[in-house]
Amino acid sequence: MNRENMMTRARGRSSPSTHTNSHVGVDVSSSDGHLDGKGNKSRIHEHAAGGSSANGLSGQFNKSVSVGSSSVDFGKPKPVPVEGLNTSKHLVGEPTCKFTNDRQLPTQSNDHTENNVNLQEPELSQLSKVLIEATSHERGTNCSSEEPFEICLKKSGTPKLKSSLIVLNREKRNENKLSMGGLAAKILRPGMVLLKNFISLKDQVEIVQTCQKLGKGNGGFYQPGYGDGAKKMMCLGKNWDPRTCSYGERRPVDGAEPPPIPGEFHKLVQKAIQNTHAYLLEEVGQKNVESVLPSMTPDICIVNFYTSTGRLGLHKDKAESQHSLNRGLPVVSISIGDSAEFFYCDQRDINKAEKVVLGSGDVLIFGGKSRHVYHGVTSILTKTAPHALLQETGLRPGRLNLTFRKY
Ligand SMILES: O=C(O)CCC(=O)C(=O)O
Ligand SMILES: [Fe+2]
Repeated sequence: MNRENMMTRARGRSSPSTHTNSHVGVDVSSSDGHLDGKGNKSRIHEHAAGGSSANGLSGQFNKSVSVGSSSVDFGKPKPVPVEGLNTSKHLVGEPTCKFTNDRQLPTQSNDHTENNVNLQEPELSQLSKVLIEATSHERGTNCSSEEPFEICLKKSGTPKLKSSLIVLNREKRNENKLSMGGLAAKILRPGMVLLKNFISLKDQVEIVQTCQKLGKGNGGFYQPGYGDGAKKMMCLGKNWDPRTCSYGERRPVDGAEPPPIPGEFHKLVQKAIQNTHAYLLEEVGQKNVESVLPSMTPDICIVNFYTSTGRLGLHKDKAESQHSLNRGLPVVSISIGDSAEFFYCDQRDINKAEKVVLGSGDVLIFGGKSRHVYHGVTSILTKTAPHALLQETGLRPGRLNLTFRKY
């Protein structure tokens, strides 16, 4: 295939059939926290469309490319120097969320009725006000008085040998695939690239184990103050406060300092960006890879664990520094466990959004022209996690997502 063809294919958008014709459903029974126009919090229930398909990527992968193994050596978390962080501006000067309502999700109903209500901001603000009453008793709830949340269920004494062999075999197959050019990358839109199956099973196991360990320690997983427990969160490097939509050195809920980002996570992020650059340069023929997708050394990682009912409303990630946002430094997102239906769009309108299914081991990178894209998770596809991962780690049903950014 000549380069021109490859570029055309790589840039090709999904077919019209991948656009969602979804409905909006909102009720008071769930899950994500939001701020209304006055900085008050509410929650919006987000239903997944019953008709959505779980077919994986909405289009074909355009090009496979050999980029080397993504295997890294996991060891103790290492502190990483933080450059240029100025959180005082956020902590003191900006007490309310800058992207008010950004995480409120106009999304889909799980029935097929035609009450298609495309909620826009005024309606959402009204709704938020109503919902504040319903949720105010939950605000500020955290896990400080509870048992730490563990993403792995206790193992029931399953013989280790069997699952280890499966992991090793899969690992070997992965390595073979990679050396044969089996890594699939797809440009979803300019500056947004999906690396399918990028994280080897061995590394997925180690990421889960690292998150399990960090998650039950100081600064570990907690229930972010709202909702029904469908999503747990912890931060690494810096704290992200969902109530103020800003970063800080400690989390207000219990004063805990987030653990540093482990060195092995850094290596994976670096490798993902390098491989994306190699793909853009060598396979797509884009010479100016740094301007399409700038390099990024993260100082923040937000780790979300979604249970089977977990959702994340359409929002933009825009609490990072102006410098970071203006330069289009990418967000690097790693998915592990059950797959998720992930939507992205230019306007906060689910009807105009495109969908991609993010599976275990996938890495999604969005920076450059896509840094300000709206995105969200409408549903978790249950029982889709790799069997060997579950056997090896005891990961709960659900999805682990790590998003890396540079403040
Ligand atoms: O779970 C995901 O895939 C997206 C997470 C996300 O958008 C965020 O943490 O800001
Ligand atoms: Fe996000």
